[in-house]
Amino acid sequence: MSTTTFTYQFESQTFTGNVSFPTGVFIDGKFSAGSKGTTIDVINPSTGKVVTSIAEGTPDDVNRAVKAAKRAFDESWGLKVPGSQRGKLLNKLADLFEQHSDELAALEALDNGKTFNWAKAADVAASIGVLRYYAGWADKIHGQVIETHEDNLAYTRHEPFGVVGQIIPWNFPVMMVSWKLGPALATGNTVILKPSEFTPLSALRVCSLINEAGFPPGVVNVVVGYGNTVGQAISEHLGIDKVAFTGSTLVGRKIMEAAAKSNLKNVTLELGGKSPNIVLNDADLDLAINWSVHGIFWNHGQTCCAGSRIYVQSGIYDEFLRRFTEKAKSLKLGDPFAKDSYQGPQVSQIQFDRIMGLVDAGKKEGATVHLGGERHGNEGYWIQPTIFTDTKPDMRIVQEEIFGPVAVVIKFEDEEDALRQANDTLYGLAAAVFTTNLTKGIQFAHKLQAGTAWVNCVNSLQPNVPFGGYKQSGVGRELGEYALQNYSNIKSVHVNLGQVIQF
Ligand SMILES: NC(=O)C1=CN([C@@H]2O[C@H](COP(=O)(O)OP(=O)(O)OC[C@H]3O[C@@H](n4cnc5c(N)ncnc54)[C@H](O)[C@@H]3O)[C@@H](O)[C@H]2O)C=CC1
Ligand code: BAL
Repeated sequence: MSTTTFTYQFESQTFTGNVSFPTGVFIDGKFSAGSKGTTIDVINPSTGKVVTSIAEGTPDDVNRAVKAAKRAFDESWGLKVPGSQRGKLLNKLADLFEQHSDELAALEALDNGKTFNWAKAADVAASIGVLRYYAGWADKIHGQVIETHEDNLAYTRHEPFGVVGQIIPWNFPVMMVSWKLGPALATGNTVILKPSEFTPLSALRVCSLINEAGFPPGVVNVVVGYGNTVGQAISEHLGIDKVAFTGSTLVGRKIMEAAAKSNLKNVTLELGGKSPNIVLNDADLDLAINWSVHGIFWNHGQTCCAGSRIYVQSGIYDEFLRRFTEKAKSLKLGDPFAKDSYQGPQVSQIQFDRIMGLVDAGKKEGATVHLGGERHGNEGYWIQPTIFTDTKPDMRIVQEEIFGPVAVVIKFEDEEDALRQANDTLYGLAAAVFTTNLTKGIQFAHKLQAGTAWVNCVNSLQPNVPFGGYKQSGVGRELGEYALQNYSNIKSVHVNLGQVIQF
């Protein structure tokens, strides 16, 4: 099979237009069929029907991509290219994202099922911000001169690793492209990116934008394929010096194991979460309810930092639950391309089954289904916004990441007890507290065991603020200046200015 072109006519309330771009494995600036000539079906989760088929990448394609990335690193990228030039290209890529933001948002809505409006306003807009942020860093990467003694000049250099592998999930397809490419390219690495097999369209569209921006061939290579083939090949490849992953804790563990068993490549992981959201008696209720609804139902609950465990203090519990439920009921489930839709379908049959399995577990374990708990509609992968009450701390729905529109609302009396329950999880990605007492809010933020603590908001992610997990939610930080460390090797240089060694 040779390179194919994906063509689709969108006609909807939010986007109308013809989108057409080449697909295939993208290696050395060119598209081609995968080495086996096989394909992967891309499904529209709103209907469960096939939208198109794209080339399936293979471990042989990963080998080819590594060769191209290594050559690009040695000849036309890395420290061969001034940071200002790397920044210029990243800015150009951001401009192209902006120019094509409708198209990128439409592709997200098509194969992920998120709404066009949110995809454009949040995912694509945030991606542009992240690319611009790292473009700004590209010529500001520097080490330190370290004073030792008069006869020694000691300094550090922040050097790129070389070829880095990046494996990303399906919940924020284009945003994860930007989180991964931004810091890796700013610091001078070349990349093999593996998008999720469920949501490859926006990443494949980005490949043409990479060429248009003027990145030398081989700097960015994109191989769509399955986790146990392409993902595994990246994790264990001897020619790859670092792997960055976003996805489940289960797969994060496998990646770390493969890295350890191969070349001990540097590993960063952004994994799952079961984030607590604590609402105190003195909270501004309107604010707390709106943010809490957004915290769990935005992106259909498929957010690693979703506020899925909502702890509400007894004095406001009844009113919170009543108004939280009303708000959840008012969320419009519908066509991701409709103007007023808030929630679309879950991404895949697998995720639908996984979420409904956990909902059933909640029912069987004796929790009360306060709202929802059933599928929505007759086709595709839609699930009603669901609220459980009367839970117990050891129930699966309280402990496990559901990654769907399912909240557990838990009453508490005592603040110390809320804190203890909030921290009673193997995860530590994010946590939130709602209170009008800012001193108390900050005290909670300091005691919550999470990489991000929000006071009076949730899901706030900024390009210049680091994000990542405590405990089994991850290793390393993305975003902000800290993410540059994920992609830099630090070299210490000592220059002897006259010290003589005597024997
Ligand atoms: N932290 C986050 O943002 C995400 C968390 N998840 C969690 O993971 C659960 C399962 O979702 P999945 O799609 O199965 O996530 P996953 O962790 O399997 O998939 C994420 C990426 O890893 C790749 N992958 C899978 N197996 C691999 C392997 N052995 N080696 C290397 N790469 C591999 C996949 O192809 C995909 O590109 C969700 O229900 C959710 O709880 C899923 C996606 C994103
Ligand atoms: N994985 C990055 C953002 C999120 O899922 O919340």
